[in-house]
Amino acid sequence: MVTPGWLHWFQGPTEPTFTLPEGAVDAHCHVFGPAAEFPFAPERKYTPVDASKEQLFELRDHLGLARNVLVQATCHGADNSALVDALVHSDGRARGVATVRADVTDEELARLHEAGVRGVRFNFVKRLVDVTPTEALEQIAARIAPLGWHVVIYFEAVDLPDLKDFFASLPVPLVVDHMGRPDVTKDPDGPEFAEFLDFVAANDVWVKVSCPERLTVSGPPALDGERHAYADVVPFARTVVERFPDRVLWGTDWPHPNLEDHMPDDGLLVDHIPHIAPTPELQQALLVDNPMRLYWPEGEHRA
Ligand SMILES: O=C(O)c1cc(C(=O)O)oc(=O)c1
Repeated sequence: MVTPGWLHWFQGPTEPTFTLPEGAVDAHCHVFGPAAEFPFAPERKYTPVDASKEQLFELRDHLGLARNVLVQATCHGADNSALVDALVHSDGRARGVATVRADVTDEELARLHEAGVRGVRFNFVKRLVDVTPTEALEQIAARIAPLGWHVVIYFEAVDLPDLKDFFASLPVPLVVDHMGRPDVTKDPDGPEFAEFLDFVAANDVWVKVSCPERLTVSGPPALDGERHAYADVVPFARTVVERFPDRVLWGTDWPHPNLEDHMPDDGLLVDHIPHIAPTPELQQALLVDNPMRLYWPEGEHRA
């Protein structure tokens, strides 16, 4: 049974008025199931509505995006079958971030690489996963480093002080999900966000300036044609984009798991981009050059 109160993603998203640069990448999105083919993991914390690869690729084309980076969702645990299925049916237009356990075999890592996986995700958000001992995560990081992969980290801003030394010790580049989930009721020039910016500056860290719909407190939501949505998140995202133009990524986060307030119109999420990346140069870096460097370093040719 789907988790009670689960919001279905937005039906019939508008066509963006912002024209994405050619080759734009949605660097954070998910597939869920379909459960009949790819059952959800027993240890999951929620049961979503199915969100298939076909539906994801349709959204990609509708919004004017060229590529996707699929991130393993916690509802699938460490079973990457749905993710791999989407990657191998993407005609080379999707890459992935998997979840693996410390006992993953070299053969399995090679199979994931062949399918298009280029990173693993470590999740520290307590409502989504049970804690994984750092020892196991260190082992995983050591195993994936020779493959040239990175680690995607998802955590809440309040937990960064406890986690940052561990993060800095990992032998691979790091990619932070959803801007490290700042509390946007705080001052973007205040000490908490400064600590995050210092962490990024001091390490090999990339940042996804994604999920304004998740981080916002005062809105307004990206619905009903609103093209100035999530104004409270903008100063945070814009600071990161302008300070680290070569290390930022953007993604839809479709199909937006666990939102409780509203489902954004994904077309309007695209229209949000110029507020956080105001110049064509920043947009080209955020949407094309950076994700291509990280996920398609060999260039555009298809596998
Ligand atoms: O904040 C969330 O609920 C969330 C969950 C997941 C996941 O369950 O994998 O992924 C995300 O990017 C965000």
